[in-house]
Amino acid sequence: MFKPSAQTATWPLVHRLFREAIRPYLGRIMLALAFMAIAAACQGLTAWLMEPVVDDVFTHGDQTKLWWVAGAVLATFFTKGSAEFAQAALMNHVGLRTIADLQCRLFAHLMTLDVPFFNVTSPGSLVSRFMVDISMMRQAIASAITGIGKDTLSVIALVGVMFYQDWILALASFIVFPIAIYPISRLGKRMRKVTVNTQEQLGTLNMVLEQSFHGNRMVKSFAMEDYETAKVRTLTERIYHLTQKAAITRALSSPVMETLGGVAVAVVIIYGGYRVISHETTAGAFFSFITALMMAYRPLKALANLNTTLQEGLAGAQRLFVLLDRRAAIVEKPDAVTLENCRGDVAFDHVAFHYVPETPALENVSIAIPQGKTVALVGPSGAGKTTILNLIPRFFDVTGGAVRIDGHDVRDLSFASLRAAIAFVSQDIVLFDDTVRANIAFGRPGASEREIEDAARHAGAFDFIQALPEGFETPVGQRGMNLSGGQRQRIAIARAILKDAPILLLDEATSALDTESERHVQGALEHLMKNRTTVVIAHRLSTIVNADIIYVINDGTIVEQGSHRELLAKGRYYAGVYHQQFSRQGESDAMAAPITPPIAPTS
Ligand SMILES: Nc1ncnc2c1ncn2[C@@H]1O[C@H](COP(=O)(O)OP(=O)(O)OP(=O)(O)O)[C@@H](O)[C@H]1O
Repeated sequence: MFKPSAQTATWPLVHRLFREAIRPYLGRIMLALAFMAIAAACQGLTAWLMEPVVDDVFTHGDQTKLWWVAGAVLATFFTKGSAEFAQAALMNHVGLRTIADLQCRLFAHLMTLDVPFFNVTSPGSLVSRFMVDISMMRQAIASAITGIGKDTLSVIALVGVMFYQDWILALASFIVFPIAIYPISRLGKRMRKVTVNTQEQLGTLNMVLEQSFHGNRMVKSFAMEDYETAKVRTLTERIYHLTQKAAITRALSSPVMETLGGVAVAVVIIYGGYRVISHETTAGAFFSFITALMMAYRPLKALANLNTTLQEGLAGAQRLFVLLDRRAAIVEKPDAVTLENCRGDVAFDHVAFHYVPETPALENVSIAIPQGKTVALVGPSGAGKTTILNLIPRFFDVTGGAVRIDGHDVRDLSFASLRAAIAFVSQDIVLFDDTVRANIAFGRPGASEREIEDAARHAGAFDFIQALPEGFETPVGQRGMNLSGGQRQRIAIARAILKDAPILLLDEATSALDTESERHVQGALEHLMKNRTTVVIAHRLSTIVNADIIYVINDGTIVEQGSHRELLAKGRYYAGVYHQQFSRQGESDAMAAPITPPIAPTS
């Protein structure tokens, strides 16, 4: 799990948010601000109009003014409503576009990150960046701009009216507001802390939910429903407390602002009332003043709340930027070579590798696989077979020596050309929740109908696909759950056949398939391996026997190599495994039986 960095200062975050998310929409924002200015001016006008209402209409009984003022009020309200509509439409557009841009940018960036990153980052926490953090940012961006624009402009207009009517009174009433700044900023800081915690917990909840749903069969078979429920309950409780704390923090700005507002109005009534009584000002001017003050109160309160909303959004931005700043360790060189017309010669040249420093996973591994040949890797669990496979497409980078394809160090090649030359069929088949056709065509989106069907035919999958309710258009379900294990494997093989890459990496499935499925899969694999350089983690004896060269791996090193016959003749580890597991079985059984060699002692 990665943690947000220390990049927490408000202004750098706001600045970056502006630069990266808001600036492209500056034109629309300026337009929205113009509408906000119109709306704000209308507010000021409304307050100002109270003076002629009271002084001319009520006090002096001027009937003409009555119609004139009523008309002006109507026009002011209409203009204000229209301007508010225009600014809301524009700001919504900006907010929604920013969120869509950020989501796309984040996804595209995540796609550039490497396998080690995805190994340590839970999908749930990544999903919560898209759903929770970005939507909080949208809210913050929209409220910040509207707040800063509309509310600030309204306050300026109304305060202008107040100063116009009675500047001494205006000064007196505004003395109280700076006092509000300290508690409000304290609340904002607290809000940000609570929000960061809440978002982290939401990420964990996402992860737990995903794992429980995904591993639902496991949960059921181990009767762990209560355990999982308790885990989710603890998390939701934690989130409840944090959200509650956030709501209270947000609401706390109300009593602060209400009290200060009350103080301001009371001061104005006492001092202003005294001035009207002593004829230093008119009742109309006083009424206009107090209307402006009351009207200014709402935008002022919104501005006070704005800090908390802004802090929530900044918490989201902070987490998002940490992710956007994350750089893959495995990157393409700026002058990467494009691998053209790949022959498929693969070589490991004294390769060393570790996942964790000081704990070597591979040491001094040298393997040569000439074009079109098949190399089988056998060895006990944890020996390093999958690690060897993962180094070829650069899912990880070697820590010593080199992996070469057609003589090029894989680190010198462009990702696109390197990975285009490799087809990978892993043990845990990944099917997407889409149709059979889309799953086969994954990796070659432009493939023709004919090519897809041929691939399915060669993978021994055509007949069962045709028998599915909607044939090639049948949805495979979540992770291919609508298909059997053998069917999933054949779809994955068809996908690799369609890709038609010169190098095939194959992690043979150990899951027990029935003999019928096994035969189908076996046939499909044989077709797939034909004329390709194949590196296979072999579990079936037939694969091993037919391999051009077998490498026995143990503890991250090659302990034996040679053909099946040569290794049998040597009479060492491989021969021991073979005799232990297969010699007692008839050859036909043995061809399909999985091979799981015991740990071979390194001499
Ligand atoms: N992502 C990882 N982080 C840390 N260590 C790892 C990681 N993946 C594998 N290892 C360790 O590296 C060693 C080799 O693992 P690898 O998966 O290559 O073995 P394997 O021979 O393919 O085993 P199996 O036949 O069980 O799949 C093991 O000790 C394993 O614990």
